[in-house]
Amino acid sequence: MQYISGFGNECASEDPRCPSALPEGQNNPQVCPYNLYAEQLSGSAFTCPRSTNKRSWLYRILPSVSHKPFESIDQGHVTHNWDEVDPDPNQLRWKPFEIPKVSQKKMDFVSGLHTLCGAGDIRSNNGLAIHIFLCNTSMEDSSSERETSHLHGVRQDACAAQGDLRHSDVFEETRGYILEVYGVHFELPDLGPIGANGLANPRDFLIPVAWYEDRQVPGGYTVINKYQGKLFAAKQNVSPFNVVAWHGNYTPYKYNLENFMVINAVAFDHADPSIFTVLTAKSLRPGVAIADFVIFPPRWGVADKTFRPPYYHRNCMSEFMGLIEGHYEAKQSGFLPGGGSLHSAMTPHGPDADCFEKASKAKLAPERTADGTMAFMFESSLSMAVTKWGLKTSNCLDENYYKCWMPLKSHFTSNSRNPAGLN
Ligand SMILES: O=C(O)Cc1cc(O)ccc1O
Ligand SMILES: [Fe+2]
Repeated sequence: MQYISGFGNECASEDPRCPSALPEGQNNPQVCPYNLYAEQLSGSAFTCPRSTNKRSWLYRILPSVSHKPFESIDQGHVTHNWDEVDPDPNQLRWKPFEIPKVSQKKMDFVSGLHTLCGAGDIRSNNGLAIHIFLCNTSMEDSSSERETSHLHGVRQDACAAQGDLRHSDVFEETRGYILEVYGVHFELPDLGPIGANGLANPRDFLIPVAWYEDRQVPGGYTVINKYQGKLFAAKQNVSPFNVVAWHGNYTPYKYNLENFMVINAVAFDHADPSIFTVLTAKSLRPGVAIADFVIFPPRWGVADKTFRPPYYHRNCMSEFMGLIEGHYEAKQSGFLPGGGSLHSAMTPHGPDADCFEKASKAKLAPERTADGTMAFMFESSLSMAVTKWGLKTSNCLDENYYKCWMPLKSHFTSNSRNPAGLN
């Protein structure tokens, strides 16, 4: 599999089986090279400023419109109804979401989608949804695979599928987290005084090159479409992966989280987790995100005279956290790979009692934090609601989560400011 490197670039790609498939000097020749159809895919309004304008030109064997009508299909556990259950202001945590055994229930990428929480309105393009996918079988002749090319993601790859592209299949037993933002695109965060380099570097984002198949599908190829939050399917006679060449800046991409250049406090105090932002989907309010994608990668902890784990806090933003592997620094147990937690707007949270006791007494030598761990957070300015699947059907809600803070005890010494003799 081949990729072009760079974030948000204007790229051009041709399947090597059809050299010079891209028209020269224009987008719409009367007849395209190789008799292909030209199709523009617009990811922004035509009139968006150049810096935010996104579109690609696809040169394909048949245009996307060559399909029979879409019909509604079983919605499974996909929803965008944020009123399924009453609001719950508690700290929520989920045990690892279980992937069903293929012998019990076949689940592909679409039937394996489970909406966990979200907020906002899909029709007005303002909001987000967090889905968990749990699958044990591939989609075969139905797509969601990548329409223009192969994008191959493994364990620590964050993959971005643009909403309007036919996208990704999943093979074998797979579990993952999906952050869907309505109506906005992810950007690299501004770096301010950090300078021109650091955090997620643009060249580590990889865009798959053009690849096509010219394949008739006897029984019809099923294209599944998530439209206004609901699932629909349509049949077509040919594989939709028939884009021979494309150019533009509206593409899928992937990013290996291990490439993140971590910045952290090297003198004292605990910096806010915004220093770990990989990508941000901005709202119209300056500095306020529909969703930030933040990671907590392995790094050195060196801060002097500091309580090094995350501080206790209440946040007007909502924090969904997941764990890809390892142990999260604020909770050595209970928060497990493949599980999740939600601390929605203003829900108090922080290190569990065990972590507080240990970190308050720890000798502050330089220490590796989170080796072998990759935790992440989807942080949103919207107050997220949980679905019925999340609260009940999944059977993964950890009813005992609150107990991790119950042993916290008062250490208040009203008659002595510094009993431990610390500076
Ligand atoms: O709640 C969490 O664990 C995420 C988090 C981590 C951190 O280092 C500071 C603030 C914060 O919300
Ligand atoms: Fe937090």
